[in-house]
Amino acid sequence: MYTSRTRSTNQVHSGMPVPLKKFCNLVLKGSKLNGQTMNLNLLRSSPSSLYKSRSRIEFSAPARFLPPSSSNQWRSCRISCQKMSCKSPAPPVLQTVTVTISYPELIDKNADLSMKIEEGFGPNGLGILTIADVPGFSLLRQNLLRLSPRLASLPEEVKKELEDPNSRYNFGWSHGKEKLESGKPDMLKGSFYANPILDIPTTEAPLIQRYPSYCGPNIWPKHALPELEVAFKALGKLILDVGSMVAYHCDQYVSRLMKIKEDEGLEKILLRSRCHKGRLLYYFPAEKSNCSRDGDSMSSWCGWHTDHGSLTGLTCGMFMRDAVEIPCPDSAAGLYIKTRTDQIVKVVFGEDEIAYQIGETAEILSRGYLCATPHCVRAPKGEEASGVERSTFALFMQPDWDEKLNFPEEVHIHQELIPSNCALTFGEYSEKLLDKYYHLKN
Ligand SMILES: O=C(O)CCC(=O)C(=O)O
Ligand SMILES: [Fe+2]
Repeated sequence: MYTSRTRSTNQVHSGMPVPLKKFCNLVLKGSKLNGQTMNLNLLRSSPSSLYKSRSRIEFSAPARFLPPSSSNQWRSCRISCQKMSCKSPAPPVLQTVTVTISYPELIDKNADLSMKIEEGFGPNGLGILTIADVPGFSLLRQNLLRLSPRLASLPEEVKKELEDPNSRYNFGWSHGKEKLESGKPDMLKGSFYANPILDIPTTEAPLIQRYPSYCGPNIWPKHALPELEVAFKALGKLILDVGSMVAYHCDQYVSRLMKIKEDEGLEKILLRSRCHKGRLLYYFPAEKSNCSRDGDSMSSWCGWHTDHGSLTGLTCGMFMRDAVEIPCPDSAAGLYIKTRTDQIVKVVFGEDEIAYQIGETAEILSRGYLCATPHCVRAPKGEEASGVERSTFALFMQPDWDEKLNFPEEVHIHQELIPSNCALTFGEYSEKLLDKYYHLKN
């Protein structure tokens, strides 16, 4: 499917025009469905115009949930200025330590983690939080990420066998199918998509035809790289299990601020979904480094976007040269997010932590109490960056194609597509985005 992101983007999906508008001084917002980027017109010209609910929430939330003083303190003590190495004029960038919850705290259903969920995902939050000390995670991350350069260097004819144009490359191998903002194919990274939970989400032919990007079967390199399937499923399942517990605490936080009907919380929606999609990413080595890459230099490896699903689990990227792990030679390279106060922040988290970000669907369903996170990836620069590659894994946790999404009276994401107070399934909602932005309906 398309894992969505509303992208600002220096990328668009194959063949699509790229409406570029400035998001404040830098960010164009894009949308990504199942990890594939799609260009949308959704832009935050000002935080209050599009995201009306954010300011409304700030005023309507009970005092104990108003973070400003604590959040501001939190920000000022944890965010420090970082000098960027690029010579071209770059916006000020902050480096921060993300909000972290330890695994024992997370699995305690009686623990009150509302403040941390709010600091991470709320209207004044950073947009990301991490879970530390997850048993077994570090090894599963290493096992999978180390396979990424091996997959990317398989012979072209083998990778071709792993492609699935019918799903718009949302299963199996995808390289050069999305476009950069210049209109050129995005050759900077290759992706491998699969549903880590269900190899065959359904056998109903009409459904497979209607939602090929969700309902199709997985495509594994059974002969060329048999370890991939095992490693991908193991990591994907773990990130889903931990993410479900994050979703439980998100529900606890949101339910203090608005009524959530039985069975309509994020946790239950995600637990019954057949639509989760994992994406193993391989960023090809940066070329001799300069600042003249496609798009702005901040998003030189992956354009600005918000993910389209509900909750995205992310591993810390692994940098390698010739498939051997190395420390990244450019500390400015990696994941960036744009905060609610329009600051661009370099996200730093440990190899042994799982990061979670909010996607658009969670923002819509929680009426903005959970806020989607604009993010991008910056390539390393400088002489030493030559030959440096990056691998990472994202799990897009999304509602089932059949899941009814009750949209609020006032929709602030994709509002041009969503009639107010309507009830669409996630599959229908995704289709609307595809129809509008890809013009591919036949
Ligand atoms: O490479 C990363 O760290 C993030 C990738 C990402 O944002 C995505 O696939 O949607
Ligand atoms: Fe993303």
